[in-house]
Amino acid sequence: MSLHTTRKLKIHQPENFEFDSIPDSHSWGNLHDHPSVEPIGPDAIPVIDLNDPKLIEKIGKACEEWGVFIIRNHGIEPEVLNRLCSQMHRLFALPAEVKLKVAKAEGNDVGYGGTPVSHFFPKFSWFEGFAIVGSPVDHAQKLWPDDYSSFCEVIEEYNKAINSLGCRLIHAMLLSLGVSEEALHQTPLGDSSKIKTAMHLNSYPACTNPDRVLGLPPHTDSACVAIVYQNGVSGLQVLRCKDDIAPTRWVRVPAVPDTFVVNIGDLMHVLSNGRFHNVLHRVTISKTNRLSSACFFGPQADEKVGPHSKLAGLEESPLYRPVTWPGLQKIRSMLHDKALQAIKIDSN
Ligand SMILES: C=C1C[C@]23C[C@H]1CC[C@H]2[C@@]12CCC[C@@](C)(C(=O)O1)[C@H]2[C@@H]3C(=O)O
Ligand SMILES: O=C(O)CCC(=O)C(=O)O
Ligand SMILES: [Fe+2]
Repeated sequence: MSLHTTRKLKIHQPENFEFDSIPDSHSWGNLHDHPSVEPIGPDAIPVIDLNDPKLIEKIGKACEEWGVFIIRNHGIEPEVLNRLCSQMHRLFALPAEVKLKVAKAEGNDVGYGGTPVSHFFPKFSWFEGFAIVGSPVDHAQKLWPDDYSSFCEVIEEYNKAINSLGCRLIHAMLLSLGVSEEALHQTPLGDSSKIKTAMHLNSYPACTNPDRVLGLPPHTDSACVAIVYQNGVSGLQVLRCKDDIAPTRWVRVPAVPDTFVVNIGDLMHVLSNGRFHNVLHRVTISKTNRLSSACFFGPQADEKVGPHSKLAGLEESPLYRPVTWPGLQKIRSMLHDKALQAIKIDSN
């Protein structure tokens, strides 16, 4: 594979260099801008049991104070996740030239490659990804001409399960904001058929010198909500801003068996009129290979999301102008982390 291709995709390709030596292109100099801390004491990331009688209240608090939380008792069978993991292994173990048959085309978000956010950073990510929206059948046929159906079946099974979980979480968040059950069904996120899902399968190869490389650079997700499954190996860190307890720090998100991590994205911050925290996060690398999946949930492409009228009414004025999900992604592709400022009402 040409270096040009990997450079364009901005992904890690181990066969391009010796595993032990980190090329300058992948060596980050500023990874310790803030200290990395363990999730203990006041930095313990909230863990929420979805069967908790106080679920709505707890979710609202976690979204406001953290923008990230861990969920247990989510109802997705471990076998579904095991099947997903074996297909992820199978996918990333393919030779680079096979994976490149389904490389993301310019301006297209599906297929194999890097992430849009990496283009704002001078260094490469220690990462390769595969993005799925809708059915992956066309890509799977190119990857495994003789046996593509098992991949598609597993993805479909996971998609169904994660979709209803995403829908449940979004509902709980809206209820916690004071939106009534009735009003909820009129929002662009009201039922699972209205919610759009994008699935990202991520692979972070092991590295003998993990302190100098980065899996994914710091970013917020543009979606309303992201549900991340980390397969037993941690790596995800969330930024906790300076408070009474400590200066700004990166808090490790533990990989607790049988749980998912839920992140609040930009659109939920907008919808909640700034109440919910769109958490900045990044992925670090370790000496162990790591696989994760991130599912992003948002409205259909033509639906605008603005501060909910329940929140931005007579007493509180709306902080943001409504945007569609693709509209926000476009602004982010130009303005990176200044995108929300650009749709802020008082700044214009
Ligand atoms: C549906 C999505 C969500 C995307 C864009 C598109 C496909 C790729 C997703 C991610 C995944 C990695 C972080 C992020 C910030 C990135 O660069 O690519 C995400 C981005 C977003 O949250 O906007
Ligand atoms: O791999 C992870 O834990 C998180 C991935 C992530 O943040 C993303 O795909 O947006
Ligand atoms: Fe993310």
